[in-house]
Amino acid sequence: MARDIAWALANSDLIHDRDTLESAIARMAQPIAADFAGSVPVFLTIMHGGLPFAGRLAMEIGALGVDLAFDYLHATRYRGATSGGELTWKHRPATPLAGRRVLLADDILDEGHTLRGIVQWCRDEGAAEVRIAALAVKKHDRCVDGVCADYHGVEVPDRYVFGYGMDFQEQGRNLPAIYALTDEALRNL
Ligand SMILES: O=P(O)(O)OC[C@H]1O[C@H](OP(=O)(O)OP(=O)(O)O)[C@H](O)[C@@H]1O
Ligand SMILES: Nc1nc2[nH]cnc2c(=O)[nH]1
Repeated sequence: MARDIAWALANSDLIHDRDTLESAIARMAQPIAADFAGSVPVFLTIMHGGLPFAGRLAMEIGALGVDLAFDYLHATRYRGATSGGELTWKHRPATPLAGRRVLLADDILDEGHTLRGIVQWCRDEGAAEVRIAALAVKKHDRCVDGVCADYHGVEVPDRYVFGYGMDFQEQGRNLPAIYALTDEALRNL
């Protein structure tokens, strides 16, 4: 059988439904709006996975009266695969970051290599402050030292997850929920 998104859904568990995720995003916006009140942070969406989350989060923050300067970047170390490799930059933001407060929006903090590389790059560009908003944080003890989400929505189990921005072999990013592949399906890929 083809290992397509229908196969992945048939071999996965629903972890967080749409209402849970969208309520979590609305909750996250509150401390973010409080922390950034009176400033206009550079709001960097981390493509591709961060796109649905970032759009929703930006609207929730806007509803609380905080303006955002939009830009985006694309750095990937999975490239459609289920385990990570070297971090590859595909697009860097055009907005000068020197002296700016930066808020990064990504779908998942897993082992932290991606966000560590991105945070370091923003600091090297002279950002005054770099904060991380991640929709999901994976529960394990393999995260690299010094990387944690300043704001996070939900926790996910230590399994391969997809939906709400996250892909299964570049499919399923627009599923409005988060699913986890069974460990057996992951072994059979
Ligand atoms: O914490 P880590 O173990 O480094 O993994 C987290 C990163 O992995 C995913 O990106 P991916 O490389 O799959 O790129 P994509 O968003 O384009 O799918 C996700 O969007 C995070 O950026
Ligand atoms: N789709 C997806 N991307 C990831 N990047 C890091 N961990 C994961 C994961 O579990 N699923």
